[in-house]
Amino acid sequence: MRGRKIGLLGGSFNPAHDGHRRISLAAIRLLDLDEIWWLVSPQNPLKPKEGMAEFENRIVAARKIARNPRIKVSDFEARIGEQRTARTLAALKVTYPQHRFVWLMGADNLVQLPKWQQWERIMALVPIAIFNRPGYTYKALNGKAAIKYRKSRIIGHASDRKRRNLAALTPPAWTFLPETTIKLSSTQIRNYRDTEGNTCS
Ligand SMILES: Nc1ncnc2c1ncn2[C@@H]1O[C@H](COP(=O)(O)OP(=O)(O)OP(=O)(O)O)[C@@H](O)[C@H]1O
Ligand SMILES: O=C(O)c1ccc[n+]([C@@H]2O[C@H](COP(=O)([O-])O)[C@@H](O)[C@H]2O)c1
Repeated sequence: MRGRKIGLLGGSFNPAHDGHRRISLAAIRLLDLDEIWWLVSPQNPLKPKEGMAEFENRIVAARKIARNPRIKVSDFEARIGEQRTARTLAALKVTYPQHRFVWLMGADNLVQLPKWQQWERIMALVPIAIFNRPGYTYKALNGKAAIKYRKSRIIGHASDRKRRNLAALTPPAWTFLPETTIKLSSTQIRNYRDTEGNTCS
């Protein structure tokens, strides 16, 4: 199989929303990626189980939102029985040695990253792109992860070849993408459904 450049958007997708779709399309454009895989997490170890919709329902809803042949919704973590990103990434690299992966996440998760299991191993496994997210920009760019890895940050505009070619760089390498500012979140949708009296699944 031909090697491709793939952006990995890991998430709870509880539920998926148009923000996920918009950042995915932005990543394809800005980082010259071939595909985005939405890695639906069986259960984020740092989030409460209560209020987490059934895995299968989150997958089905994510497929409806993705609506693009270059965005693939994946149950890889459920299939290998994994919830920890470091181990998922290691498994993906072994399973698909022909592909180049970039880990994608919002600025809120860069703030949280030092709480993840083996977070420095994650930095060493794949290049990472961080999406701007309203309310988190300052905290993310001045947080523990950003400071510790400041020398590995690729700073550049959309036209910058090094940033565009992030997938080909040897990690640790990360960049911040200020191009999107999207207020949508799953929390908002869950809150709206609750006030409307609908169920969350
Ligand atoms: N509007 C957004 N802008 C930038 N990144 C986003 C946005 N929405 C989600 N993401 C990122 O997409 C990934 C998956 O997000 P997730 O499924 O947790 O959705 P969420 O909206 O952050 O959910 P919740 O509100 O329940 O925390 C995370 O890395 C998250 O930071
Ligand atoms: O590996 C960890 O310890 C870890 C801790 C918290 C979150 N993650 C991953 O971070 C991704 C984003 O999660 P979420 O819930 O913010 O969408 C998702 O793939 C989770 O599995 C991973």
